[in-house]
Amino acid sequence: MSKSTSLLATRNLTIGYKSGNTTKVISENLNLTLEAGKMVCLLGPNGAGKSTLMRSLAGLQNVLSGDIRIEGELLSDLKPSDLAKKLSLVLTERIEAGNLTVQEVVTLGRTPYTGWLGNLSNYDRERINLALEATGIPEYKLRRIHQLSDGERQKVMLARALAQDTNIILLDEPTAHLDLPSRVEMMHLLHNLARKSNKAILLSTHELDLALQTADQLWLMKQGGEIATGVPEDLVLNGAFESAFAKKDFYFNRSSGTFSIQESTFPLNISLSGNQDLIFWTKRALEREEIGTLTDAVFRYHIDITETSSGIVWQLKWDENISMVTSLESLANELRVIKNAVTP
Ligand SMILES: Nc1ncnc2c1ncn2[C@@H]1O[C@H](COP(=O)(O)OP(=O)(O)OP(=O)(O)O)[C@@H](O)[C@H]1O
Repeated sequence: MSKSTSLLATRNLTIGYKSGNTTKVISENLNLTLEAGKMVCLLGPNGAGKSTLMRSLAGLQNVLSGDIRIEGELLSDLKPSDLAKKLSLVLTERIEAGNLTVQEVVTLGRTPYTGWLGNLSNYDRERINLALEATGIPEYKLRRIHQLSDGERQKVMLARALAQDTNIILLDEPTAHLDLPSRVEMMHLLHNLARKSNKAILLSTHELDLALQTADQLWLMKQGGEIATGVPEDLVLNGAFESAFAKKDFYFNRSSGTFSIQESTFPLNISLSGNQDLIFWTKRALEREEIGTLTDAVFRYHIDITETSSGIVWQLKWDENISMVTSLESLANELRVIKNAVTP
């Protein structure tokens, strides 16, 4: 078995803000490691301290105590020019790149090696082309940054970080402005990059479901700064995932991997049978109507869902009654009437 290589490690790290005599601790006593070849997602509710941690790890913000080691060296001992060869940071803020072309922005990633006025070597050009290819944007090379969509610009910033050729890449909410297919694409791209180039990638995100699917490890930051780490599935099964996002009347559904409104608060509960896809979407539609659903019981109100050659049929049975509908819209309309009748 190959031994994991730790590229970034914190020891008894406390992060936060100091202003005059007041100190605001965001998170304390952190012992975290980022390993080569792994993509780690940093998740947590708003205000938990994800950006503070990212900025601290990237050396943009002083830590309150403890230390951060980058490839074995203390971050505080590294000169900015040396750090830039080891760690790159991609921020979400809109990039003010003026009238620069994609190629020019990606070329800036080589600055730690060439200096501001440095000439590009063949090796530099090779790294720039590889970065453009890895992010799927070589055809945008000559386009100006302001002519790109937010998603395309996000890829350019990732390409610039790749051109910087560091073993560690930190990204603050890299999927923030992207549509769903681009979010999925970005997460898979980052995961593949970590695997293929043996880089350590840490990204903060609010994409819980995508992080659960693609991250090798999660860092779950609770309100108050405590961090639970581990493989996503372990954190789901041991309850850490749910407790990091604990909110009144919300619960985490372990079978679908999604958060829902607490079933016990629903005025009407219905049992469902049918295949899993049909149940999944029916559940979603009914929960929006505040109708709870269960699949491992038969309630007074029961829906059997079947897919026939002419479409999907929802058969609703209660007492001696049977009703059949062919869309979730019609089902919701029927159930709304029943719900109003049973709600005191
Ligand atoms: N410069 C600052 N001085 C003092 N407190 C700050 C400063 N910047 C942020 N904070 C506070 O630190 C806490 C953590 O903020 P941070 O931006 O790190 O959270 P986050 O998890 O990234 O949030 P979000 O998901 O909303 O982006 C918040 O309470 C915030 O108000």
